Amino acid sequence: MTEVALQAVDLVRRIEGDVSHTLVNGIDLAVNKGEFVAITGPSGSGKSSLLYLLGLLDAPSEGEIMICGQPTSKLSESERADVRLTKCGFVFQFHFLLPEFTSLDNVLLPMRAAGVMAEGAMRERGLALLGSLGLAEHANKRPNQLSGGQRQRVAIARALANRPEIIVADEPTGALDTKSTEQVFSILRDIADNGQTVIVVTHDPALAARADRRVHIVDGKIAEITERGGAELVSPSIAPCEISHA
Ligand SMILES: Nc1ncnc2c1ncn2[C@@H]1O[C@H](COP(=O)(O)OP(=O)(O)OP(=O)(O)O)[C@@H](O)[C@H]1O
Repeated sequence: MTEVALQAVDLVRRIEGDVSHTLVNGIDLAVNKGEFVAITGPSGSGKSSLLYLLGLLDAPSEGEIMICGQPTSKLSESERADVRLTKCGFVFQFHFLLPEFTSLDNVLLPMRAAGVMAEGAMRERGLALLGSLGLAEHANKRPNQLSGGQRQRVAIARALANRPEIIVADEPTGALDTKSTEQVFSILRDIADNGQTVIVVTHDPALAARADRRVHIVDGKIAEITERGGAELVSPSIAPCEISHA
């Protein structure tokens, strides 16, 4: 049975000021467990704003986001932070690794924050994650001793640390060379193929083409949803999966 990992219902994000601005304007989207979704669209169309809502980094003005069936709109800030820490992993264009920490210590940070594993088990998992991303020999190096692609892979290992249901990535290959871009593509594809859910904002058509679905945003709304292989879905706002309200 298909399981929904994340569901957005009529999401709106408005910025109020002298002039009010609607960044996200009524988005409905359900993303299945293990699905790889690419969010595309012109610059300024609201892709990052949508992604931040989906990853609970920002709160919607209207609408609901359910993570693994759990509604999030009425959670307190600390409850939201807890869901973020345990259910979501983040990768950005810039790696945001702590410069004074080694790769391993950076990967251990989310596990330490969650506080559910013993030190030895955390280190074992951190080393295994780094090893799985081809970074075994770089575990004790600091970010300034690594290439851009290696730093981004450490950031991906950190995002995976707490076995999150959903990986949210904003232009993860935007600052990388072709070879590192290819590695990061493959890693994200593998993550989804192994059952975690991946949602990526990208301007890169090659990355979007490797996603299971491409959600094209224009003016804060879904303009088109395309399945891998090119078939455009009939309705832009309905995902082919069951909706869970558990
Ligand atoms: N906090 C804010 N206050 C006012 N306007 C904002 C704010 N955040 C974003 N915007 C505006 O909202 C629109 C959508 O921004 P967003 O970053 O989501 O677009 P994007 O599609 O990710 O763009 P890009 O591809 O260039 O990164 C843009 O016009 C942006 O300038």
